[in-house]
Amino acid sequence: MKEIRAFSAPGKALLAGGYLVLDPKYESFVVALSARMHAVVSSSQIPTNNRELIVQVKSSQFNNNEWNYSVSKGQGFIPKEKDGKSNPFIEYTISNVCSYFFDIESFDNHITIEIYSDAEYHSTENSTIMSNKYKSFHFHKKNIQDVPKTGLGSSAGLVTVLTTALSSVFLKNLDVSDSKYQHIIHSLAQISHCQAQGKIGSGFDVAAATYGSIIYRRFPPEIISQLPQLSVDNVEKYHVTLKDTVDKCDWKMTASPTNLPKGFKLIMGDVNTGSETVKLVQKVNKWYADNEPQSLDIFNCINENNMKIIQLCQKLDLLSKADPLYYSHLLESLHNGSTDDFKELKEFKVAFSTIRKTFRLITKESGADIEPAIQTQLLDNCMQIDGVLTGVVPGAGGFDAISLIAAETTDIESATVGLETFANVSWMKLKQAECGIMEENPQHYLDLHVTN
Ligand SMILES: Nc1ncnc2c1ncn2[C@@H]1O[C@H](COP(=O)(O)OP(=O)(O)OP(=O)(O)O)[C@@H](O)[C@H]1O
Ligand SMILES: C[C@@](O)(CCOP(=O)(O)O)CC(=O)O
Repeated sequence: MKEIRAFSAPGKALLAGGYLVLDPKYESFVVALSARMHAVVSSSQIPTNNRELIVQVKSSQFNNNEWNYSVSKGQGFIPKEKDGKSNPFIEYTISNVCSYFFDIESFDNHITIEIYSDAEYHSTENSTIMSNKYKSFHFHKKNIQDVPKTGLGSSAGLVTVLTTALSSVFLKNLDVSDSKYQHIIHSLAQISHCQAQGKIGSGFDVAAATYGSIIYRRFPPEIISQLPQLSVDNVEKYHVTLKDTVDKCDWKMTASPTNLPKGFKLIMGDVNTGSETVKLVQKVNKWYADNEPQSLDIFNCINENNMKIIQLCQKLDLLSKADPLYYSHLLESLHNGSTDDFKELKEFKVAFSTIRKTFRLITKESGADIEPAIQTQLLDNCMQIDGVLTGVVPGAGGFDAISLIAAETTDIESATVGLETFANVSWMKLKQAECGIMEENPQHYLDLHVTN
């Protein structure tokens, strides 16, 4: 009998903690976003002579892209694509999930996974909308690698949701709301994502895809770098080390659930030019090494303000419950220009403006365009908009995007329509996600039809 299940995982914005999050000594503030990556998985058992798996991954939104893999222990769990096509994010995910679960006695060996990604992950130019009563997706004429990204972490979402979908074939009772399974999904997804990227980043994107909005402290990179290379000759060794890494190892990380305070929302503006994170990180690392110990003082100053933001979010949320009247005045102040009358809001703004000032200093000294002049101007203009409290360049910064924190009642579209100053920004239809990885109803992906 054919089993069908569906899952989805959110995108991310790193609001506080860019660069510092690469070091396990600092914590960061990651907001999970309502743009989600989805996987619908169906599986069945077909008769074979060996324990070979057939895994078909379809991403029909992108020029009907699909990858058809055969995977077996004999091939070292290295997937072989029928036509030699490659997608490292899919391949490393298949390898790790299969290697982790391969001692399970019986499992479905014919697996089909359909991937869907919400509109905000990619430029929607020249796309066709296909929808049903429940979902709506953009379909492109180009292959996945040729459609411009917006930087919401499509590969992290893909790897996390694919890890979950594949794991559900081996673990029929997989429950994504259970922390035991979340840990397995998170660990396998972090490992696969790092291997596919060819580097060990901080992993905040995979953590948000799994756990939702979080205060995040990264795992030590050695947890992943100590894994042997997966090859035909060391299948057993890889399996044992992988099992130990996922099941026994202390990842020494933090992913505590958090939220923007009640009555506030995150606004994301896509600036449509793009930056290269790897180059920015290299420049910042060089600047840091060349300027010690002052660079440490600068990072510590950013960190103090990051922590302040995390604490203020918690404080404001408590205040909304403890003193609703004061809190409603505080929210109103965002619309009547009196935010400085509320010390929590004043401190919030000061923390962000100090971080921005410090990022501008690093920009000047390192040559890494974290907050380039054009973004400074844009953010300063945004802060004049009715309802907007503050703003920042998220993640690595650069020319990609801006994030604003504003009253829930802010109508950014109307406030900026037709204004030359905001001509280069497209406001993304996004809000904070309600949760990390979640189970979806597979019926909700059926009968998608053209609607534009
Ligand atoms: N819907 C999808 N279907 C298949 N593969 C996908 C899909 N979305 C992303 N990918 C894979 O992820 C790759 C993009 O990953 P990359 O890490 O470069 O971008 P990103 O995660 O969106 O960016 P950022 O980390 O800056 O937010 C694509 O080239 C493709 O291999
Ligand atoms: C610079 C860095 O700290 C953040 C990159 O964030 P983003 O990809 O720009 O959202 C790198 C990382 O954390 O892996």
